[in-house]
Amino acid sequence: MLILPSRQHVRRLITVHGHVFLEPRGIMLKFADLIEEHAEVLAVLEALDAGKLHSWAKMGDIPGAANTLRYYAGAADKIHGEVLKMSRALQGYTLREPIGVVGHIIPWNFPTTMFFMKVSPALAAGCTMIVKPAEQTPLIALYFAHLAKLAGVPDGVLNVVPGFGPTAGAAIASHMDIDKVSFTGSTDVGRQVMQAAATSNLKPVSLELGGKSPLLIFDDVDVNTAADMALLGILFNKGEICVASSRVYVQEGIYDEFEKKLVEKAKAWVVGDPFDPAVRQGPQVDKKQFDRILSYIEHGKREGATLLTGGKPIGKKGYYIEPTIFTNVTEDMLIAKNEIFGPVMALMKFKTVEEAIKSANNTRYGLAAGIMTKDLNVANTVSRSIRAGIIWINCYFAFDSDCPYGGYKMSGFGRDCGLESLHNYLQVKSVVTPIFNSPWL
Ligand SMILES: NC(=O)C1=CN([C@@H]2O[C@H](COP(=O)(O)OP(=O)(O)OC[C@H]3O[C@@H](n4cnc5c(N)ncnc54)[C@H](OP(=O)(O)O)[C@@H]3O)[C@@H](O)[C@H]2O)C=CC1
Ligand SMILES: CCCCCC/C=C/C(=O)O
Repeated sequence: MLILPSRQHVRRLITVHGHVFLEPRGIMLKFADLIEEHAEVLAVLEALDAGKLHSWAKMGDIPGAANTLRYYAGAADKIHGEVLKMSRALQGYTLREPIGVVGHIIPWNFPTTMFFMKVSPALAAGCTMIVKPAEQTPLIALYFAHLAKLAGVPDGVLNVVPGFGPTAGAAIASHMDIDKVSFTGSTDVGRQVMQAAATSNLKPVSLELGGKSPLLIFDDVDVNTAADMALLGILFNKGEICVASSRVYVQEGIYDEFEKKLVEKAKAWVVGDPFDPAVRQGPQVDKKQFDRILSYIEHGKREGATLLTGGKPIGKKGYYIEPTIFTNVTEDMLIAKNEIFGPVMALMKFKTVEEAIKSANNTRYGLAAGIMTKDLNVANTVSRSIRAGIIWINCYFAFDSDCPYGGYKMSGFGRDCGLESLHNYLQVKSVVTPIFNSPWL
């Protein structure tokens, strides 16, 4: 049985239990400082649990978590409603209240980043919460629970409940006393979470699901830079990232040169021990994911795509896979349609801007897209024509705490990051009173 935290909210808990009088802001800032103090052990846990690069965890994920907490700490004491211009003799205003008890169900690919993308705005909003980490990566979430306690987060406010998806995760989604679920993971499980929410207490859900994001490279760009960007877009975090640029479309004028450079660079990409600073790609998270990626590679070969490089596991121990690039891919092939979540790129060619837009949108997903061009008109037209939650122009993975991201179409709905994400954890109450003899109406 899932034991729920009290329904009281952070601010109230602090007052009720007579803890040191701090608003969430102060606690969150302290939490951020503690994360930085514990950066080394956290980076080690991230690498051990998820196979992520230790260097990147220490440089990216861990300081990023502290930044996210600080960003939302800054918002925590600025949440307010509006005074309404009522049309009759009524005084009206809105309150933005915490939504209540939140269930965060998070995946294994960004155990730290995802934890704080969800927990920070919910804390700022004044919610209590349960976090269910993925079974592959529970360690760091437990360590964060420990740091939360040291930071002064009152007992019952931030609860980490490791467990399997079909039991612990499903219990959160269907629980009658959980007021909201925020989920990141596969589209299939997202659908189950939404169904469970609908058939229990109709709790609102936000879903950040899969992707098959296109990167469109126009022929006015520097080919070397474009090849670097395309490779990073698919190989960062071993391709285990929802916004990976897994479909790369290159304009015909530079296609041949681009392909040559891309393959050279992919062959030089260093795969191996995530604790070795020279390594750029560690092992896939587990055997299930490793097998799944290899089976997509076999599919690609059977479907008739041309394997330019990679395609095999590396070594006999661990779940390492070569950076893999397919060309002569057609849009009906599974490797062009399905999220592989691994270091496997589908490389395709296009002629015109219109064709590029059509191909980019030819997917059931809509999480992210990249555009590389020097032409402002092309950048503007294409960015407005693609149905995706975030568009990166001449950059990729340009995440920021202030920049909302999330899905169109089957990539889900609701936004993580930015002030936008606070709306996931707040609800609006209108308060109306009659007014008499007011000179102002
Ligand atoms: N958008 C993204 O960032 C992610 C996308 N994916 C995609 O999903 C594929 C499969 O990965 P997988 O790990 O199976 O992803 P899942 O969607 O199964 O897992 C994500 C989270 O949901 C939990 N979960 C699983 N089943 C249920 C359920 N019935 N009710 C509630 N929660 C549940 C998981 O718990 P548990 O760990 O116990 O299974 C985990 O915490 C990947 O290859 C990738 O394509 C995966 C992860 C992240
Ligand atoms: C470089 C920052 C990484 C942000 C990770 C966001 C990942 C989302 C996902 O895979 O769901």
